[in-house]
Amino acid sequence: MMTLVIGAGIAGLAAAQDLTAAGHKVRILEARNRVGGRIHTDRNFAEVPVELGAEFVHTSVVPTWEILKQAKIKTHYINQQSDLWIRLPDGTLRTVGEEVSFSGVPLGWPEAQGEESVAAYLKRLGLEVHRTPYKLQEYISDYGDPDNLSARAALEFMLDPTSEEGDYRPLPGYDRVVQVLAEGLDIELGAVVDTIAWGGPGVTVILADGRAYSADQVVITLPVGVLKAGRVRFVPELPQWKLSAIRRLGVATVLKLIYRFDGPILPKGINGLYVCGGLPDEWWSSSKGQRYGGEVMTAFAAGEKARQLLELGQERALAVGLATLREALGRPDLTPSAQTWSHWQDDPHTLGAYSMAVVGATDARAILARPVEHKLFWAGEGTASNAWAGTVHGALQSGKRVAAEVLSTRKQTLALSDLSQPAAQAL
Ligand SMILES: Cc1cc2nc3c(=O)[nH]c(=O)nc-3n(C[C@H](O)[C@H](O)[C@H](O)COP(=O)(O)OP(=O)(O)OC[C@H]3O[C@@H](n4cnc5c(N)ncnc54)[C@H](O)[C@@H]3O)c2cc1C
Repeated sequence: MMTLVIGAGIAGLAAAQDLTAAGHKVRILEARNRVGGRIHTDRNFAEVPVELGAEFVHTSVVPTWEILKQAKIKTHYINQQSDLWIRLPDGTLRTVGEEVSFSGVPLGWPEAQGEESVAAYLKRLGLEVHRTPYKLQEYISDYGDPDNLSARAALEFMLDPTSEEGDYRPLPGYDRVVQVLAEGLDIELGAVVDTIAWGGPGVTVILADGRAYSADQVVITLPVGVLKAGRVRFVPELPQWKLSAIRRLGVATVLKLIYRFDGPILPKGINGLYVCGGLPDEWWSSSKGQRYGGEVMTAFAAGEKARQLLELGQERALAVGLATLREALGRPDLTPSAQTWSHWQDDPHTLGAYSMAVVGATDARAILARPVEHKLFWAGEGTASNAWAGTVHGALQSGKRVAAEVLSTRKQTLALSDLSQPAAQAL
């Protein structure tokens, strides 16, 4: 039984590990010349690893945690209530816990029904974004665009019990998690998939350079941005229900501005800073917990704020970000020794940051996850639940889910062929 896995991000690696462990023959086809996809650690920018993609493990009860434990990967813990500052519009600095509610969901929130946006829902309740519980603020910060975000999908995130805890940053770099998962797998790098032909008895995958591979089934972990852009051709075309899910899902625009300073910036014990009204508004230290004399500060923007900064171009966006940080900390002298930005908008193998459940697409991720004719199986963060999508643990879990699906389909096929044996003999 041969399975081709498309994409060596965390979802593809997790799927391949579980299938290989169950005795399947698996080959991963990966377009880039590295594994990890949207987990990408830069080791040249500073003396400490710097994350251009995923940076935090959210909560300690998610599957990523198993890998951290197994590989003894140390983490730096961030308590969102006490370790983060919020800078209020009047310039006051408080801890987030002093200013923001960490309890449950807003009053009446479970009544969110039908398809309406987070912004419309909050307006109906008479709530301002910064007056809602932290989890919702976090959700809005991650995606931006509250006018487009589905309120029901946000509710699923808020009610998920695993999103209660703080954040952990893997100290040796997030790519250590990727290395653990990639160990022992058959991965072909630089293999850009162009066409997936699934009309025959099996599946044939044709690469951009013309090489072709055949398999009994494929596991597709292509990012939603890549699927939406039609970068990979399906022959015959995918069924309408699948195309509709891909069309309806959104993709978030996200930008990181990253600065290296030769001395400390935030006091000990403070890991980040939320600047009310700032461009960008979210800041954190990417080097706390390391033995390092300097400090790497990362600013994060999503949605409209990210688009504004992207339009300015790298140099001006970095200058605007630095001005925000200087003002927020009251330190006009702050000068970085290096600076860069990271976004995934025009990366041809991602085309956007992560999937987004916009209004009218609350069910789209679940539909994207469904197999097509027991030949095309689907994983990747965009197929995770609305509570876990757009994260490493969502992608990892989707890889495990899809491996179980492939294995159970195989079992059913074997059982059916066993059943047909006596009948065939009787004939
Ligand atoms: C800026 C940013 C910050 C983030 N921060 C966090 C965070 O702090 N915590 C968190 O949990 N999550 C975070 N995430 C989300 C997390 O990184 C992703 O959800 C997760 O890594 C996605 O994994 P995946 O396997 O689904 O997709 P990917 O990692 O994108 O893997 C898909 C793979 O498919 C490959 N591919 C694409 N096209 C082709 C093709 N034609 N042929 C062959 N291969 C192809 C790609 O190269 C890629 O390797 C962040 C994401 C971004 C962009």
